[in-house]
Amino acid sequence: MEPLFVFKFGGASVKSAKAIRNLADILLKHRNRNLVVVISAMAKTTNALEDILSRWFEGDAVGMQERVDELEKFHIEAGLELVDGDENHVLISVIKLLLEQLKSQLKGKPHKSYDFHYDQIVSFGELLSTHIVSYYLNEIGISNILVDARKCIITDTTYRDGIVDEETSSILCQKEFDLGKGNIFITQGFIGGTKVGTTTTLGREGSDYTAAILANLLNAKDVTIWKDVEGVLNADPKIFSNTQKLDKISYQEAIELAYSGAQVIHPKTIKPLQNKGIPLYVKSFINPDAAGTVIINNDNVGKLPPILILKRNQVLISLSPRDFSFVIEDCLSKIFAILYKHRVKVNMIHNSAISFTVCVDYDKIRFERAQEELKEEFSVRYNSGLELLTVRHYTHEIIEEIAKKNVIYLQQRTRSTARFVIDRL
Ligand SMILES: Nc1ncnc2c1ncn2[C@@H]1O[C@H](COP(=O)(O)OP(=O)(O)O)[C@@H](O)[C@H]1O
Ligand SMILES: N[C@@H](CC(=O)OP(=O)(O)O)C(=O)O
Repeated sequence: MEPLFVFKFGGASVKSAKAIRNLADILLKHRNRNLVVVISAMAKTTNALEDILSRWFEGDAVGMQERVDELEKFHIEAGLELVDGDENHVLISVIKLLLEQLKSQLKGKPHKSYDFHYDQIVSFGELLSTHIVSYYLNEIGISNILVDARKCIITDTTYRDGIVDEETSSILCQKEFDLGKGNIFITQGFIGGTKVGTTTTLGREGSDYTAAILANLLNAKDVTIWKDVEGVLNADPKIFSNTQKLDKISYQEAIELAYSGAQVIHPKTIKPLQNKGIPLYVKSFINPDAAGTVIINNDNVGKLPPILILKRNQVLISLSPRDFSFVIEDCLSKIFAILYKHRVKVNMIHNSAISFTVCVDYDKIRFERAQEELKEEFSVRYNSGLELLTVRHYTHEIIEEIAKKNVIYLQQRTRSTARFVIDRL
């Protein structure tokens, strides 16, 4: 049996008709391979859909309609550019049909939880992009099969953070990605479905994770995620200057980077690959022939330079029991149960005798819900708008520099990693 490869194209690589043409050029070079191609929503679409959803919940019908119109215009214009302005092309009808489905979901008032509606609405980003790419590729002679991820990436009902049922998904994926039917498959990243047919999502930026899950379930030879950077760098080039590309890193290092917030890889991506020893390539869709970075099962990848990861939008919460009791195990387990229940993502913790400090990602809805419940037993204080800076393989010069340029709220150091919750001066 010929090997199978998984490609993942993120929002930046499908951000416009021009970008989709570039994606097609890359696929053209690999068209004889068995390929599963995972695609995210066109750039900024997920944010736009989140905005539409918020307005729907707030009852801002006018604002919501304006945003829906913008989304419609954006996708139809991109579609038209790909089919030489042919308004009657099936590609345009398909976009219109999906947009009608989206609009019908937004009729009336929300009747279920925010998280449930989030997944039903926000998933349209990936549905639109994959239909556009699939129909366009067929149009230019790259025949492909469009697989609906909702039918084979089966999750539980944790809306916005679906947990994948690997056993059921494995059986369904073998069926959907049937190499007897064709060799190029297009599918959505980020989205899945429950056993009862409702749509779920796997967490923001979850398309990398979809690619990894599919690679694991289908025993792929390797995975390539195509980015607007030349590979994994030692810092985000949008924030830091003089970055350098890392040619090769271990799964362990990649997990540390992703977990600390390096946007280039989603934190859940590595485990499914590591479990089966599947290499992950991070390559540039702008310069597709360049080597990129390979992430492999190897602890011996040589000495790495200092790697900086900045995670924005952090809240540092300080909790003290209202009865002044010590912060010990039962109290800690209560705190974590509440944070877990509301899916608040914890990044760093620190405790003293009577207070517990936790640095978390700020998500308005989740944070407010958790705060409300925490207040029943704890006095809660917090600082928002902070940043979490992680330095892997740090040097003393770097640490001094950070101390000079920032107010440090909390810091922790191990032999390989230093972490700071900061506010920039
Ligand atoms: N260590 C890093 N190496 C490379 N890129 C990084 C790193 N940390 C953050 N990034 C950012 O990740 C971006 C690519 O990831 P992302 O925006 O999620 O891509 P996509 O949505 O297209 O998959 C880059 O444009 C870069 O700004
Ligand atoms: N579209 C989703 C999923 C995703 O992974 O996107 P990207 O590959 O562009 O990071 C998001 O923006 O969260």
